[in-house]
Amino acid sequence: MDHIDLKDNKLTLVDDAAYYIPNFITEEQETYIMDKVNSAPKPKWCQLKNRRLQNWGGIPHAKGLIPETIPDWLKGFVDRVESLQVFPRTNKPNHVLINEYLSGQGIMPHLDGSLFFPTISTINCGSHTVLNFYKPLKTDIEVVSSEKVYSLLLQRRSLLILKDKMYTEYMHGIEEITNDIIDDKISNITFCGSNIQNGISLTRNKRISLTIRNVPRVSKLNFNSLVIKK
Ligand SMILES: O=C(O)CCC(=O)C(=O)O
Ligand SMILES: [Fe+2]
Repeated sequence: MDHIDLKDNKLTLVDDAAYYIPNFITEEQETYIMDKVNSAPKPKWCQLKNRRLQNWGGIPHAKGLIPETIPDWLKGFVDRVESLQVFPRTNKPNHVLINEYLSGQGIMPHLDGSLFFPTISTINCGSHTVLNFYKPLKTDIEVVSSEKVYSLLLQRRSLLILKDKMYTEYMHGIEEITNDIIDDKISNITFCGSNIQNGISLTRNKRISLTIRNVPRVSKLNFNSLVIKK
């Protein structure tokens, strides 16, 4: 893909700020990513109740990230996202979380929180999904419930960028369903191409997402340079 002007990809129907770039990667790159993810060694996977994940670049902790080198096959995609300049120079992406969802799997509404710099970029592979945004209803003591306010259709090969209030204020989540009915509540529908029309139903397949972001707190310990002395 040639030069991307983010201004052209800013979503105007949601709060600040979200950017959606269809076909950010090619079909060949999508297959390449999925092959690499699928062939990762078994211990690289972390199995959760309703999805599997891989951490690349280290595991984020409150005390800091113990950095691990991001392998070249993945670093190329991190560099391409970095070149869009959505991350400040002081907070370049240094971590990739890979999530795998089978059809019908999802993720509960949540905030990504303070471990990360408040900008995330997600490359979508294998299947579309619908990412919902919820406005937390806060009382003085707790978050009581949340109301769905936006939905975005994330197509295969697209890139999504969320920052500012879309990161800090709105929770995001994916419903545990196998089909998505597209309606005019999808805030990025005008970016999705002429096949995506009001009323159609899209069946989910296995989806792999790459969430590329910055963990500001990095420990001086470098996992790759830890040497076990005999
Ligand atoms: O798969 C996605 O696009 C969302 C993943 C996510 O929200 C997370 O891992 O925190
Ligand atoms: Fe998240």
